[in-house]
Amino acid sequence: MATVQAAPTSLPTPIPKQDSKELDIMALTMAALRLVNPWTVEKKADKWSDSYEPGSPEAKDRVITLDEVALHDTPQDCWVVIYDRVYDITTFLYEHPGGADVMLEYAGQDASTAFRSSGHSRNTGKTLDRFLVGELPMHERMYRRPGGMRLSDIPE
Ligand code: HEM
Repeated sequence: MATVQAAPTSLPTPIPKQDSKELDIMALTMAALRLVNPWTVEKKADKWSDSYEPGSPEAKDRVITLDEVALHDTPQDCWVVIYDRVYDITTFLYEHPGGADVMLEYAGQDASTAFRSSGHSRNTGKTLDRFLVGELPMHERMYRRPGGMRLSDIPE
């Protein structure tokens, strides 16, 4: 004999249908938010500045923080700071007459004192020019700022 099942007492509430006008407004709002999203803006700026060729005139005007330098600390991507200037020495590592290891020790860090105390000639600074990618912001500089440390203050 067939049994008659009682109808459920509460039916699931149907999802309200959004009219297309409401959807349009939502899409427009999302597009506008994407435009002003600070993350998107920063990413674009990074990509743009990373495309600078080391040693190019544009690279010379770029301001780079110590935090950003610290991100480039591997043999495949090696930046160092020397006298407040930032150098990408990745391509020079294995050409360095003093060896790659001594430079890698300072990857992502300030190498001014190591550079100074290893008896580099004055011309070495010129050789470094082609690896220049920027310089530190004024508040992070040690040497090239008003009242900063003079090279003659650094012990040999
Ligand atoms: C990260 C820091 C350093 C950088 C960026 C650096 C960069 C340079 C550059 C650009 C040259 C000149 C190459 C040329 O003009 O042909 C050079 C040469 C040389 N470097 Fe370094 N160097 C660093 C650290 C050191 C250290 C720590 C030592 C030794 C312990 C060292 C030993 C030498 C020697 C022996 C030469 C050849 C002589 C000379 O050109 O002055 N370097 N280095």
